[in-house]
Amino acid sequence: MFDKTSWIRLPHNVVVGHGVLDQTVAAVEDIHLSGRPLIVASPTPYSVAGERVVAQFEDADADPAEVIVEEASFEAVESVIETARSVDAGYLLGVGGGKAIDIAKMAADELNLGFVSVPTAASHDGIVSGRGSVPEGDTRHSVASEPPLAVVADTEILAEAPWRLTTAGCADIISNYTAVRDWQLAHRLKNVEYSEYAGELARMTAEMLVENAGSIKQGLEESSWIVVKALVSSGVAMSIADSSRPASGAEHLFSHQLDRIAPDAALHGHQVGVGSIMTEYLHSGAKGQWIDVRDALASIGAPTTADELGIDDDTVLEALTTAHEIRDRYTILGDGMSEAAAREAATVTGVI
Ligand SMILES: NC(=O)C1=CN([C@@H]2O[C@H](COP(=O)(O)OP(=O)(O)OC[C@H]3O[C@@H](n4cnc5c(N)ncnc54)[C@H](O)[C@@H]3O)[C@@H](O)[C@H]2O)C=CC1
Ligand SMILES: O=C(CO)COP(=O)(O)O
Ligand SMILES: [Zn+2]
Repeated sequence: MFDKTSWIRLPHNVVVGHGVLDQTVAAVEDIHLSGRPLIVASPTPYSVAGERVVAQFEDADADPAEVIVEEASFEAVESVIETARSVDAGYLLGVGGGKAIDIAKMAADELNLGFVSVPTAASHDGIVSGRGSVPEGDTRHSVASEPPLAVVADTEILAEAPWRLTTAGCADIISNYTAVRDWQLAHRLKNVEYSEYAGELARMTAEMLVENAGSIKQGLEESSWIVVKALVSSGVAMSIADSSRPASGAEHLFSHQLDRIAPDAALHGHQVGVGSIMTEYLHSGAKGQWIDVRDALASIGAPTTADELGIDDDTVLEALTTAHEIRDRYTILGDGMSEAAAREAATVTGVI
């Protein structure tokens, strides 16, 4: 008997373009969100966009409340939940990079309230996804969360953000190549459920970004447009899969482990990009496509070496050899790499 079921939860409104921040209230009214909005932002994004969002809701007599968050942690999610309860929030808006958006998303899920995503950087593909990702102790939790009901991505703001944030977003997309390979491997070896649609969408998104790499240039607002569209597409792939599998494989395990060993050394996207070079080597060998991954990253100006990430060789080796421990997700790392094999992979690919 056929007994499969699936829920694909996607945003109603994805508003992207020049100056669309000023349409935040309209995007919210269009989907009939009601009650008091709570704006959740980290400090810089608050001054870059949050203040304007608050002013817009004030002009609309919506009585907005606000809370500033610093780090992606369960404590931060808890404090947003408390604030939301104390101000009797009707829905939450996450304004910022991946961390502020994840915190607001997870708090909204816990509160059973609507969530709106207002990215100020094209730095990660959690903008649209129904996943929240925060570290806890020695592990990383990627939890099913309330996906955004609306997304407001103003390319003027994204283009004015530091360029490295945009190259990090590109690298997070390029890492889909290895993430999908890991997912397929887990399907073949461990019978993990695989979605052709989600896998193909994630892979095709990476391919289109690489094909457009020549148009992704600092100072061009069109670059932010290209990158944010790819980030949306990758987030949709995660929603279709109801898992971060289409966009997160061993390269993400490596990055999550770096976050523990060398906190704040580099951006998420940059770490997964370098991880991808090495895990592609593990998938396809010395003459394999790791060279294409490295060249794609280099062409948009994303880091390709440990030096460029600002970490030392031993940190790379420690992260590679322990990455498999961070969560129960089967990848090309299997049950762990030996130090000699990790050194070989990192050296052949020029990462160390
Ligand atoms: N939930 C999901 O599906 C996904 C979650 N993530 C998570 O997202 C996080 C990474 O996101 P990032 O954005 O790289 O880190 P982040 O949120 O820490 O932002 C990086 C820095 O950029 C600053 N920033 C943001 N917009 C700015 C602007 N317009 N001008 C100046 N500075 C600005 C922030 O204040 C912060 O200091 C990680 O925790 C990662 O696990 C990443 C991908 C997918
Ligand atoms: O970063 C992500 C996808 O790009 C989310 O994946 P995780 O589930 O590994 O946090
Ligand atoms: Zn990522």
